[in-house]
Amino acid sequence: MEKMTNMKTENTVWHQQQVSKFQRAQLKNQRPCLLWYTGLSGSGKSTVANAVDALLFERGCHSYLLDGDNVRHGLNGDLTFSDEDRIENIRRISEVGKLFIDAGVIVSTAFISPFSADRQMAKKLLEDGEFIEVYIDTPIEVCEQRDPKGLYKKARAGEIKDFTGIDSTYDVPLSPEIHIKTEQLSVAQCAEQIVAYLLSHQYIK
Ligand SMILES: Nc1ncnc2c1ncn2[C@@H]1O[C@H](COP(=O)(O)OS(=O)(=O)O)[C@@H](OP(=O)(O)O)[C@H]1O
Ligand SMILES: Nc1ncnc2c1ncn2[C@@H]1O[C@H](COP(=O)(O)OP(=O)(O)O)[C@@H](O)[C@H]1O
Repeated sequence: MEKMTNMKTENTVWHQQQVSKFQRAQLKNQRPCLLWYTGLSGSGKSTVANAVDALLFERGCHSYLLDGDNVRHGLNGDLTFSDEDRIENIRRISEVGKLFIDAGVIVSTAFISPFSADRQMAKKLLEDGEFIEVYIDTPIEVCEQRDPKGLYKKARAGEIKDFTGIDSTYDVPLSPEIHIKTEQLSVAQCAEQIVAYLLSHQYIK
């Protein structure tokens, strides 16, 4: 894969842009970062990420949310839920996230991102402090009870194969920057915990 990428890029040259990431961030009065939400289907990634995005918008921050389901309808519409395609899904999202950071934006990604190696790869693409792993920690029993899209029911009935937590792996984050236990908190409390982190670490003012 790496060899192929090198072959494809060997005749291209990286252009240094005149306006720097730092200048773009300064204009927006914020420190760009990537809030990387990870968790099981139904854990609350989209719900919490949306609530945080709304709070940031209200505060006048420039933020954007890349949501799993939506991105899989467009950019990643060619990918399945095999391990190989999930890895490619996360690789593309990581690269898109990096572009948003270069534009000075606080970007959020809400993908299951089940493999810790891929989350590490996303972190390595960025500079120190730019990657913030947000573990949306909800036990599978609770996700299954919520089942907002009826997918667990289908997976248990064998209608969906390779479903995360059932017959496909989820690597629990071992040292996330932010750990949210949705069972014990309201959506608003979860969102406030994340905004508080951004404030205390001076990503926003
Ligand atoms: N087999 C299988 N396993 C898990 N999820 C499935 C599957 N098939 C479809 N879906 C729906 O796709 C959403 C997950 O897509 P992601 O791009 O976040 O997945 S991954 O990061 O590539 O693992 C996921 O959305 P969320 O519920 O928001 O997590 C599901 O709605
Ligand atoms: N504290 C909470 N945080 C997030 N979601 C919650 C919480 N409590 C209940 N929920 C519900 O759980 C479901 C989570 O669904 P969703 O956000 O689509 O999860 P995911 O994006 O991880 O698949 C929603 O129906 C939401 O209303």
